[in-house]
Amino acid sequence: MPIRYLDAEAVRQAEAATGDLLTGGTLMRRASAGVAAVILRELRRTGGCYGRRVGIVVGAGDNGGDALHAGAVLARRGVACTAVLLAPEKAHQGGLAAYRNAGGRIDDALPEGLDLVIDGVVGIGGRGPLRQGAAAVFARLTPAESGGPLIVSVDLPSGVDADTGVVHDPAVRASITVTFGVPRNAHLLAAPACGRVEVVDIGISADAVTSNADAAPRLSSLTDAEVARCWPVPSPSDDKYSQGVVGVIAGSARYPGAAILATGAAVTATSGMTRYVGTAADEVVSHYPEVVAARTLDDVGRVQAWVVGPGAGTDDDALTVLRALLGTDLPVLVDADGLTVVAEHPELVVGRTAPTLLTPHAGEFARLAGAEVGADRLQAVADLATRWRVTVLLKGRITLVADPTGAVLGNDAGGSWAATAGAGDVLSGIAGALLAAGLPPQLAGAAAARVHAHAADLASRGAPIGASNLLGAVRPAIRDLRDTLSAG
Ligand SMILES: NC(=O)C1=CN([C@@H]2O[C@H](COP(=O)(O)OP(=O)(O)OC[C@H]3O[C@@H](n4cnc5c(N)ncnc54)[C@H](O)[C@@H]3O)[C@@H](O)[C@H]2O)[C@@H](O)CC1
Ligand SMILES: [K+]
Repeated sequence: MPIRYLDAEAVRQAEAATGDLLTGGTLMRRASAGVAAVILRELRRTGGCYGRRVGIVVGAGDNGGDALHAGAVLARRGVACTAVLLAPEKAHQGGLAAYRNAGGRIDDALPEGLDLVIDGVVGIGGRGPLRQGAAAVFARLTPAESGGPLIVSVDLPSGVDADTGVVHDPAVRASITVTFGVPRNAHLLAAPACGRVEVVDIGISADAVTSNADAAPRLSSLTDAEVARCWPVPSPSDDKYSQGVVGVIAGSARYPGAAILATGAAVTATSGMTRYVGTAADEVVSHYPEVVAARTLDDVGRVQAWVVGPGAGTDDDALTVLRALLGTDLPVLVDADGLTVVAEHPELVVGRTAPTLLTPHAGEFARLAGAEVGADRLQAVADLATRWRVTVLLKGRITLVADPTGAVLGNDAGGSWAATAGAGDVLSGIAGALLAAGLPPQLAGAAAARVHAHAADLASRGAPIGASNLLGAVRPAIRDLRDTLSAG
């Protein structure tokens, strides 16, 4: 099953479905015990618990209650805890009593020399940026990467919106985020602000959330094993045609780069056959002799899916080609220049019944949608996909792939080395090869994004890369993912 993420409203539904567990305080006890367990493990890993120094920043709601209860557990284990209450009169009463009983200190400011700070300012009830008091406390801390305390956020880094993942300014930047039962949208959408996310089981389930067709977009992500399992593997009876032939229309004699990268990626991603159509045919074949190339659509053999657009121009000829391809009932991936043409002629794709995958970056998305992506990327991509009834892959550090029902698969690249010229052409080639192999467009896009991100990571290892390096690492990336199946 893909990993499901919930918005704040859905989290509250899932909590409410536990009845007595919520009202009797059991959920909070479990949640705070989970926070304490993660922190104790971290302290033990870095030298032990006794005498270690932990600060706790406590807001006005239950998030602060979690932090105080966790502080009580830590204090009993000999950890020297100091809490700052941002709104003393509203601090969670039960949590405060437990914390005081365990010997926890309360002060107006955090002391120097802390090992770790618990961010219990706000969780799913938070709105907007950190308010002044909390902002001042966190501003005084030395960042963890410069030797300052580790920051552990309870549920969410405060100042990060649970539903949209918008990282307000200021917001907490966590080393670790401990959440409860089911991850929230922000744990994927704002992954860089969350650090490592630990999901503690408190006995709630996403299954308890009532689905509502008009509700907010549903966000999930694939596990590595799911990506590996969907990757096409030739069976004993397969031949070069039966695994899916992908046709690539990209680049030109003058600008062959996009043609080479997109076609090379298609060659590398699956063992099906790759055709190329365009004026860069000679350059493509000189790089990849296995590609069957033609100069025009009239000369090309059959394919099971098309990739069209990268570096393919935006003139009348490009429009004619797009009209021809999108008029078939084959799966088509449209990228780059192709998207510029589609933005002018949405009728080419809107409501198309054959699988259609559009792969814009933010600028191309704005041209397609007629408005900037804005802060709420999840809603924006789901809106365009449902409005046009196509699958839309919005590129970025967090890639979002929305299907025509508004369900979204997200992928955190885990780094941004893939933000380099030509990397998008590689993504198109990978996703197009998966379409040709018969994967539905959302799965093709999300699986391609995962392999692309892993390839960037493998190629980079902390140093800048070009798209050719990324392409060269696609095969090891697929191998790594497939290895997770035998490892599991
Ligand atoms: N309901 C439950 O049984 C459970 C709740 N849990 C915790 O409870 C949290 C939700 O608690 P609440 O609904 O009380 O909400 P929060 O504690 O997330 O925040 C609400 C409070 O913060 C204030 N606030 C909002 N935005 C702010 C900002 N930008 N700066 C400063 N203050 C701000 C609000 O005025 C309100 O007083 C979860 O995130 C989780 O940590 C967990 O203990 C699991 C069980
Ligand atoms: K928090």
